[in-house]
Amino acid sequence: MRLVGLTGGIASGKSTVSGLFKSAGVPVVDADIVARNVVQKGTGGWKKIVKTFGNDILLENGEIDRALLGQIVFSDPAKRKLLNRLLAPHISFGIFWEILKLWVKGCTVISVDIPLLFETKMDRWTNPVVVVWVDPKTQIERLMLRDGCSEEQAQNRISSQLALDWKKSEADIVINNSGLLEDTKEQFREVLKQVSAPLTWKERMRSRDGFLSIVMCTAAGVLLARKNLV
Ligand SMILES: CC(C)(COP(=O)(O)OP(=O)(O)OC[C@H]1O[C@@H](n2cnc3c(N)ncnc32)[C@H](O)[C@@H]1O)[C@@H](O)C(=O)NCCC(=O)NCCS
Ligand SMILES: Nc1ncnc2c1ncn2[C@@H]1O[C@H](COP(=O)(O)OP(=O)(O)OP(=O)(O)O)[C@@H](O)[C@H]1O
Repeated sequence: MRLVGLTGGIASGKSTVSGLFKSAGVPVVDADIVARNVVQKGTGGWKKIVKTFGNDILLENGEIDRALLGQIVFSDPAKRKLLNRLLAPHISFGIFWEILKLWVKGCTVISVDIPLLFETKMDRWTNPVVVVWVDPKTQIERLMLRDGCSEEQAQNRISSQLALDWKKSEADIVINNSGLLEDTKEQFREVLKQVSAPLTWKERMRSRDGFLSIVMCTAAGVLLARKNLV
């Protein structure tokens, strides 16, 4: 199995690129969706947030007020780190679970879209790492436009992540999403060729069918050895 790490900065275009992966038939595990699911009303993540941030963090229907929680954590690094610590085990498990489900189905190439891939050191488990890069001016403009936030709020969110230029320097593959969507699609075609290249020997062993072959060969070997001993 090949786990393609897809990351970048906030509003750099990860979801746009993960949409291209999906259209090309490559399944995507989206960490933002996992992070949303693990804080739904009544879950372990939800309970931890309510215990830490109080009932004021809830909407009338009992769900987390994401806008309010966002305002709090993106303007206070200590609270953001606390939230990260509370949710990290739930998010990691959720991502692992989604990957496992795709592995059981026999998927051999899976893209995992994780905004904080480097921050959480999950890049250790993915290869190649694709970084969606965008120039700083375009990033802030797109973020303000999409989320309807002020420049200060947008800057706070950007500053809460590792620098996008540093992520770019650590990438195996960079997609420059500063231009038109057509330019991004053009670059993506090359990326797709790279990530769809034949699996290495190790990747084949990690895929469901490779794993089952090892199990069956080992079982056959043990049975033969026992037969010879008798
Ligand atoms: C603070 C919350 C409630 C704000 O919710 P909101 O709906 O406004 O934003 P959303 O979840 O869609 O995230 C949008 C983007 O913000 C960035 N972001 C989210 N959480 C963080 C964080 N803890 N640190 C830095 N950037 C973050 C990511 O680039 C993400 O793609 C929410 O982001 C959250 O629960 N974050 C903590 C969980 C987390 O770490 N998520 C990232 C998955 S790896
Ligand atoms: N090449 C492009 N040209 C114009 N707009 C774009 C382009 N790529 C993305 N956008 C827009 O920029 C915004 C951010 O893109 P997207 O949501 O894909 O980023 P993201 O990295 O997934 O964000 P987040 O970190 O918040 O999840 C969206 O409104 C999207 O429609």
